[in-house]
Amino acid sequence: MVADKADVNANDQNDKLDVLKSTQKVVKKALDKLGYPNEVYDLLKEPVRMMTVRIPVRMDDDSIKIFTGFRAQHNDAVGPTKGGVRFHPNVSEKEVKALSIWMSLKAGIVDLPYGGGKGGIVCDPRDMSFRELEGVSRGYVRAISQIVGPTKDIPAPDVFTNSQIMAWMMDEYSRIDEFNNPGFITGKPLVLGGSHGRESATAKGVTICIEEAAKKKGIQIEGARVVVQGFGNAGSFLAKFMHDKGANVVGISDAHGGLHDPDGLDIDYLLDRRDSFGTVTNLFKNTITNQELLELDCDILVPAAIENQITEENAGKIKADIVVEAANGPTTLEATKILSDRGILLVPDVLASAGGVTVSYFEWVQNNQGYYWTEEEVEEKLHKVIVKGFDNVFRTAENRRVDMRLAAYMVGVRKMAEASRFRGWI
Ligand SMILES: NC(=O)C1=CN([C@@H]2O[C@H](COP(=O)(O)OP(=O)(O)OC[C@H]3O[C@@H](n4cnc5c(N)ncnc54)[C@H](O)[C@@H]3O)[C@@H](O)[C@H]2O)C=CC1
Ligand SMILES: O=C(O)CCC(=O)C(=O)O
Repeated sequence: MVADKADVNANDQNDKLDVLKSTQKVVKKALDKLGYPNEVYDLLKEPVRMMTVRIPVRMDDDSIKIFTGFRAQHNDAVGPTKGGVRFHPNVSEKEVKALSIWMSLKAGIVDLPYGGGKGGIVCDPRDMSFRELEGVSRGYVRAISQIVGPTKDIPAPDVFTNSQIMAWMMDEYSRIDEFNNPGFITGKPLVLGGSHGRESATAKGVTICIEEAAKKKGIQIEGARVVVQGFGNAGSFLAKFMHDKGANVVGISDAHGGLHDPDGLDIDYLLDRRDSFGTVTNLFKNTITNQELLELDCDILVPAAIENQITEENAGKIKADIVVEAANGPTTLEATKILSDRGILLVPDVLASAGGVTVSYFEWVQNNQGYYWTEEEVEEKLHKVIVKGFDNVFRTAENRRVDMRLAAYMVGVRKMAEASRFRGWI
């Protein structure tokens, strides 16, 4: 039977948006460039462990709803796996697997003693009460408790999860373990052993990457025009940091749309009005679409929301000189090539968003030693780690004549490949 041309095109399009397939492609390229044999790719192309769980929760109307959750542990040769938990209606097994591989790469780039893990629950927290969210959070921990723990796999926040959810999860794990165990999870409230600086760490890391990229491009942050897609944990703190450094934040957005003002938006006002899910544009009339936002005239563009936002359809229309990926997976491989060929400096997700896991690591270290650092100490350590990661990736891109994403994968994959080899796995 001959496949219909329309079907072939649709499959081709689906493949391009398949974050797991795209990630595997670049992991393979990176390993080939580094001269590793195929067995290494065979090990690293999928998580070593993937758990699917069903979580029954009694809802406020007294019905029982069964939620589906996942936890992927990509590679634990270097150390315990680590990575956030996402609550979102579009969570899928493939997405969680890809996210766990990205976590391994982040840990490699910023040289943390971890492999990558990631979790997700298919749900929409925007439509759930506090009590229902607590039920899902505690149920998830009970369901995955056998494979997680402070020396096995350490969860953290991600899209639509926050320090309150981390607190419930930590409490549930501590009950199962029968002792207070703050090192089970990071991103906790300060009073439960959280670290100073974790809440804003992802945006701090992105800010440091923007500063380093701007130096390479000869752009002054003061007066630079910045556009940020997403106004949640990563995007809103970033907009604030850029605004405080004298940049002109000319566009921001959330899931409902975007706001644009060529003279600069009032970021403090928007921060004050946004809700806990990073929504603010619903309060305004003259909004633009997220696609229009990405194509705005600006110097620095920061996708800080979801995957597959910059594709081959719009990459040619991006006007920024620098694109820094605060979100995981916002740019497809085809778009990466278009941006790189156009001379746009792309700082890839696995480097740009590594500030969050870095401060999560600091939180875990502080929990393990029972001695807590000041905000200044955290910031200073984070700055050193991210600058070093940026330099390594930038130098690799230049020396090996590859784009920044491939360079980041080459830097990120090496440690887990070596650790897996020393352990005699491959
Ligand atoms: N929170 C963290 O520590 C880290 C987050 N990231 C990544 O940063 C990105 C954002 O995460 P957070 O800020 O934590 O999430 P969040 O839940 O705090 O905020 C998400 C933001 O994205 C917006 N959004 C959701 N769907 C959208 C859509 N279809 N179009 C446009 N905007 C949409 C929401 O309205 C909200 O403003 C994600 O890709 C996440 O994986 C990466 C590293 C660490
Ligand atoms: O803080 C962490 O451990 C993980 C953060 C995370 O999920 C991410 O970087 O995507």
